[in-house]
Amino acid sequence: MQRGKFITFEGIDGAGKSTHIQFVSDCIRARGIDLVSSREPGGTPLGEKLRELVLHETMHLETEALLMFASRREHVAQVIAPALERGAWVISDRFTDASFAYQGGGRGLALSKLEALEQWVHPDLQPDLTFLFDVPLDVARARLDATRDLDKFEKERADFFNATRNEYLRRAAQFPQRFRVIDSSRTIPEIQAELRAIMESLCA
Ligand SMILES: Nc1ncnc2c1ncn2[C@@H]1O[C@H](COP(=O)(O)OP(=O)(O)OP(=O)(O)O)[C@@H](O)[C@H]1O
Ligand SMILES: Cc1cn([C@H]2C[C@H](O)[C@@H](COP(=O)(O)O)O2)c(=O)[nH]c1=O
Repeated sequence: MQRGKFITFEGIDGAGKSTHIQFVSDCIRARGIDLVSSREPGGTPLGEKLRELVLHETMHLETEALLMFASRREHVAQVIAPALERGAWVISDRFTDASFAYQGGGRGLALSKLEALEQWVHPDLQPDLTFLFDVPLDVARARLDATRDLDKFEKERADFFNATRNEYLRRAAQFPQRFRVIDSSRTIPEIQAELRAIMESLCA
């Protein structure tokens, strides 16, 4: 059995990644591929409980990082690894790049601590493809403000999000073989045309 592909979606809050997960999922399923779509923090019953805590409770920066990786450990063990092993593809709305961007870039946690957690929690697993939905902060904020009540992260200040975005872009430059940076300030149809082309080459 050929191992499935692992695809992650990243970007600052309001960048538009959730909007495009359905589109990419449809492209994959249309090819008859078994697909599991999940998210972080969350993706398992325990992970969803941790998500509630980490998105709404004030806590020490390192507690926040550890809870993100605790949720991830469960997600990898219960969902991601078994699906990939049976040949299914997995989409995750955020993965470890989000910890580097938010806890590392945004909050200033040493990247060496995040690297150690990554090595501990998933030493042999990396996404095959990471879509980074990149957008200026003012565009993302305007989209978010129009939609819902904001969680702990979404209420952060501009300098937090600028540092988060910069860390995402730094990682995209560090790992160009798996990252595709999508200019998410364009219209949804324009973005979908680019996503369709990328998926056609991946599914070929
Ligand atoms: N390219 C776009 N042009 C205009 N509006 C968009 C675009 N992409 C997304 N939106 C709208 O912006 C809002 C936020 O989009 P979405 O929920 O996909 O963002 P997100 O990155 O998943 O945010 P979060 O990480 O906070 O869940 C939604 O109302 C969506 O319809
Ligand atoms: C995985 C992960 C997530 N976060 C933050 C990023 C977002 O603000 C929230 C999740 O909300 P979404 O609407 O589902 O995108 O959590 C983080 O700070 N660190 C992480 O590792």
